[in-house]
Amino acid sequence: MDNLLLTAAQMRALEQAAIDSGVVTGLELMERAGTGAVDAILDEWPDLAAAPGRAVVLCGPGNNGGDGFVVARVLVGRGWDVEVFLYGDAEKLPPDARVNYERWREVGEVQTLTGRDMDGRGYVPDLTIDAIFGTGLSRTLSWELCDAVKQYAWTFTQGTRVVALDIPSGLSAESGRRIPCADPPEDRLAFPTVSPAAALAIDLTLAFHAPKIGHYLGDAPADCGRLRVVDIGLNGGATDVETARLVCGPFEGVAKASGHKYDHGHAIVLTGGMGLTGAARLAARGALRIGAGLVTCVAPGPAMMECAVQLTAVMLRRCDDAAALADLLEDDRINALCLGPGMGLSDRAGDLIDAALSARRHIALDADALTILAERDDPFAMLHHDCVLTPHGGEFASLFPDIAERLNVPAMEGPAYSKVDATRDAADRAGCTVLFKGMDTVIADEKGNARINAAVYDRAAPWLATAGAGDVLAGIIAGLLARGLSPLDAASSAAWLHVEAARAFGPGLIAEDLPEMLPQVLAALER
Ligand SMILES: NC(=O)C1=CN([C@@H]2O[C@H](COP(=O)(O)OP(=O)(O)OC[C@H]3O[C@@H](n4cnc5c(N)ncnc54)[C@H](O)[C@@H]3O)[C@@H](O)[C@H]2O)[C@@H](O)CC1
Ligand SMILES: [K+]
Repeated sequence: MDNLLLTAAQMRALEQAAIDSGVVTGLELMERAGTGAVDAILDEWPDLAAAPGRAVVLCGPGNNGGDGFVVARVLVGRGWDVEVFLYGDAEKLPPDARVNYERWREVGEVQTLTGRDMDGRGYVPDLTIDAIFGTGLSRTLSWELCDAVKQYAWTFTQGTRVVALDIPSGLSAESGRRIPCADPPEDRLAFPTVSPAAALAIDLTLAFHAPKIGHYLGDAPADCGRLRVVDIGLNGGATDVETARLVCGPFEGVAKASGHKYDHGHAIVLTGGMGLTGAARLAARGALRIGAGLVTCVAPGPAMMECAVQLTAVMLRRCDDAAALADLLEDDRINALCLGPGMGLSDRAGDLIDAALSARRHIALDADALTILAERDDPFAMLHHDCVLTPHGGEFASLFPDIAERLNVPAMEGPAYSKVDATRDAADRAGCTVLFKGMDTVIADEKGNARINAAVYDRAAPWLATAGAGDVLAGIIAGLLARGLSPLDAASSAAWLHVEAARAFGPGLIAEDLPEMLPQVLAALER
């Protein structure tokens, strides 16, 4: 249950393949993009469809600008007043954009997009179209452009609808992050530069053919407004190399479970010491609610009573040290473990991790387990294909400092290094599945598969930022591992279910609520 996301290069290859096959020309695709965009805009805002208004179209030097010229012409055809501004040299427009520039010139003027020209319009447009850059943005933005767009935005976009064609100008279609603007000249140092993607306060982004990876990562969800896909009649999304998929539901068999409890595995969750068992108990509850047949909290002696008074359906076993854990794991019906939540950073915890990893079961490693690993000379020496690491940003940076650093450097040129790239590189190094948390959670395995579970746009779940939510996620992963899902499917499904549980509960959510919402989320999947 997932959708293919494209990189800019894959989108170009798809277009080129369609053009080369002779079924469509680039000009036809551009016409479909522009007319499709106008249809989507008027569908989005019926008041704009009811009475033609005034629009400003900001065009750039590539084919995204070409789409802008089509939109301008189509709007005029529908009775709108339209002003067009161009950033760049009309003589240097690529061929299809140039044709549409000429067609527009038969209808109206093209003004230069500079700060000075943006003053004194004398009216506020009903609609602003951002067609400056699409998937071809490839280097730092000039200060002049950023300044012109900022001045325009501050003066004219208050209270008007702003629509980005394909992707907000200034965002990388790969990383979803804002490409930096050049520094201002000496005499303008007091005026901060702002990315056009942010300055324009975009209400609606119209992605052509398919969403790009960058639409779901980094700054994009904040900068895109709403995201809609405009069909331009290209068939399918097949590409030679799959880069990432969007998780749109849990994977095969998560909702439907039948058979004996022992058919659904036995997950164990290791607790911390006395006073530190809450996180593990939350994880255990998540594992049980997602359908592991049996779930046992495994606690050291002093923490037994604390766990006993809190647990009912979740079972409890005493385990004081690594030797005891190794004994426990002689039972091969125990097929999944959750390690880390509330576990502490003691030597004992480190020994337990080693015992668990040596036993070669499916293991979700979270929180303290990740911190312990990160402090080792070779954090990944004992990891294997059946492990899932669930770092948040800080834990990721401790485990993979060089990858995190590369991710944090803003892209100055070429395709940006994205969170998908970073997670895939991390999974390759760790030799197992890595779930890199965030609103744009990325899950990758050591074979190079990558998925994004995005809690953004109409799946936003801000309440999920609550203490203990991550512990429940680790538990859900362990529960799905116990049920026999692959590490990649277990982590992806858990991330999706976790967000759905939060959305089903809504404001006021605390971590305890997450496992209790799972039955409702699962029941909805059966319908
Ligand atoms: N190729 C096609 O047939 C179609 C393309 N489409 C549109 O075309 C877009 C991609 O077109 P392009 O590949 O021409 O890319 P863009 O339109 O995004 O821009 C590329 C141009 O901008 C320049 N550029 C890149 N970064 C710059 C910077 N920082 N400062 C100044 N100039 C910079 C490049 O040198 C190039 O001239 C898509 O996003 C989509 O909107 C759609 O019309 C559908 C059909
Ligand atoms: K754009």
